[in-house]
Amino acid sequence: MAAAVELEGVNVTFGDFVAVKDANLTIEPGEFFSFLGPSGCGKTTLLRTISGFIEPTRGTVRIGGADMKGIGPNKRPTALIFQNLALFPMMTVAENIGYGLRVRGVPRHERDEKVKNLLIQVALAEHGHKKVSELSGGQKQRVAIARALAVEPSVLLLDEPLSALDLKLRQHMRAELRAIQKRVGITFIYITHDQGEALTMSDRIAVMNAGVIEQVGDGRAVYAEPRTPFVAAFVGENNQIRGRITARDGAMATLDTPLGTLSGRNPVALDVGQEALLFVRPEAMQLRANGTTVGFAGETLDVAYEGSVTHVTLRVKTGQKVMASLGGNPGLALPTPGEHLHLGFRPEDALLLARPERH
Ligand SMILES: Nc1ncnc2c1ncn2[C@@H]1O[C@H](COP(=O)(O)OP(=O)(O)OP(=O)(O)O)[C@@H](O)[C@H]1O
Repeated sequence: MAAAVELEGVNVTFGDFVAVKDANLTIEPGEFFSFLGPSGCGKTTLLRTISGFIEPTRGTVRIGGADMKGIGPNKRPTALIFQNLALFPMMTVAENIGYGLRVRGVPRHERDEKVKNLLIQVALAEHGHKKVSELSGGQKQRVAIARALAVEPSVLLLDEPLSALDLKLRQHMRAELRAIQKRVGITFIYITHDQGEALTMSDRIAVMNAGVIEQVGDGRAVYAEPRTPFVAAFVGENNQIRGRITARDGAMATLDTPLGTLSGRNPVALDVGQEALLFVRPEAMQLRANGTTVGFAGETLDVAYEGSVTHVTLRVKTGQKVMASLGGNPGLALPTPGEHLHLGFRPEDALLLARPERH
């Protein structure tokens, strides 16, 4: 089967400004694929390029194997759901869902049948007669999805569709969106700046920074095996410590830092003498007494007890803050602010990456 979407050397520039740089990517049929990155990194531009609202300055977009050059948005097998949903408030739910079919001249009985099925798929079977203005935020989301699905796109593009919802509903809708996608089986391409959203819903994620796709992988790969400092810092919390590589030993390396000698995994094969960043997640930190081999000391600034986990902020001698999320060992004596504390980590839980020049 042809890939759902292929990007080959896609560049989008606005005047001198490069909004998307050399995007190369294959999205498989039936995948839930997310673009994750901070505001302004080019996510929306890329989505609009796939849907046909923007022509790439250079490169090729293929959908279902076919080159989309010169093919307008309404001729592509895609549907786009915007942040604001753009539903018709005075129409009923059923009329909203059937709108695209009516415009295309689909006969009434066929339309009604289709709308009925879609209402079931998005769990709104009892709500077809209601006005959109009578629905909750989550229900409106589902109407927008059903309306987009009505015209049978092979790819559904979603531009931060949950960002207007409150936190609780947003979390609930993550599971719902994922379930709807699995049920209908078509490719979803989702853009978000919220890493929790991307991690919980996606089969794979492309992490973007300043127009560049820095890494593509499943949630675990981008969280546990980041390949660039940007990905390590953007996806989840991470402590980062600068230094210079002093020794290599197999998959590991040792770093000379202002906080002493620290070790970590060396997946990108940094060499002795190279400037590097050591990344260690707060949850990989332990109280030094636990037999860890590397670590540092500092003054406890803040202790936030959450039951299953306690978040500790330490100020180390360089003035840098280091975060530790200590596991909920019931016997754990909690540090107190002002206390001098030793924290450590297992070198296998830390990651060394090349320090970018602008760092
Ligand atoms: N039509 C345009 N003309 C000029 N610059 C543009 C245009 N559209 C987007 N840009 C610029 O391209 C960059 C990427 O914008 P884009 O909307 O793709 O970012 P984004 O990652 O979707 O951000 P957000 O999450 O804030 O929507 C931004 O710096 C933006 O100012």
